[in-house]
Amino acid sequence: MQNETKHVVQTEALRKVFRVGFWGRRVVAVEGLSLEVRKGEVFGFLGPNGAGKTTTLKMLMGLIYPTSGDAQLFGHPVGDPNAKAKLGFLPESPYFYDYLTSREFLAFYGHLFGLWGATLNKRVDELLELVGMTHACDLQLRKFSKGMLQRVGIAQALINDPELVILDEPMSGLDPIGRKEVRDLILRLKEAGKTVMFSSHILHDAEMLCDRVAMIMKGKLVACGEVADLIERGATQEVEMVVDRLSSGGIEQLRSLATKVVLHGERVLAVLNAQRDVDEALDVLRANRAKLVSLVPHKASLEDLFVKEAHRVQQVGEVHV
Ligand SMILES: Nc1ncnc2c1ncn2[C@@H]1O[C@H](COP(=O)(O)OP(=O)(O)OP(=O)(O)O)[C@@H](O)[C@H]1O
Repeated sequence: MQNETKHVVQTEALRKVFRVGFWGRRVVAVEGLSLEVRKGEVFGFLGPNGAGKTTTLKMLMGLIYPTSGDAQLFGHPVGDPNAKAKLGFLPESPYFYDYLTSREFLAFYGHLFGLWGATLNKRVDELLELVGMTHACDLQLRKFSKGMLQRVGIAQALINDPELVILDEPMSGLDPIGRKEVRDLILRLKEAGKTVMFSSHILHDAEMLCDRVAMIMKGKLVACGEVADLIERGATQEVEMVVDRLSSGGIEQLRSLATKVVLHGERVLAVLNAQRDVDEALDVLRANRAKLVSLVPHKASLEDLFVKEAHRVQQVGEVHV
């Protein structure tokens, strides 16, 4: 697994089993997880609640130990000081010392990395600037909004100028403006040559940001690859047809062709699956002298694949890539 240049993160058959309760019931949080994060990419680690994202990231951070399997950062075992020195981390629920200002907070973390004096001050100023918090640098953190705190949290993760930044749910709980600010920040990190791995269940954000994504469900990898390829894989051939002035007989004919028909007064919305069904539906409209308002192919998104896989996992109870 030595591949310093290409793979910044590499896991092989990573597994984590928790023991819970008095009887030590086993909870398999992560199962057989093998994936790679490449240098310089923004990598989205996606999955529904309880899928095993935080557990995986904690294993990569060396905060908990895998039950079995292997994980390496920069070709070093997790926990190796050489890897840790190049690593920055934002946990899912970071703890902020309320009565510190953002400048003091960052200085505190800078001290932990051995930064002092003018070097530390310069680094803190740069980071406050990067996350757009210079104006609030002397404000106590208890007066910050969630979005401002998240930006300071990201600045904290960058204090040691890491090559790899791991962010656990960085957009969670933010309003659309806060989410955009964090997205822009992640893109700035990429531009600066950093590798960013972040977990999220907000697929839209991942779609806009990521070079590649991995999806996990019930602890197992269900998909991994470039965003465009995965969107293609999840794409349906659905077409949405909107029609006016269709007779009740025509509506019945449309029902037999469409996967879904919704009526809004005079207007009919039908979802059709195959090109053949679309052609037949158009024949129905012509025969009924109805008015076609629109015919729009469904725009595929990561959500389609997510929903497809979630369905499959539910039905099969087992997941395979
Ligand atoms: N310390 C723990 N002890 C016991 N079970 C745990 C522990 N941590 C996590 N789990 C269980 O492991 C599974 C995966 O949890 P994890 O927090 O990794 O999921 P997640 O994908 O990060 O979810 P979320 O998006 O809700 O944070 C869940 O079933 C969770 O209850």
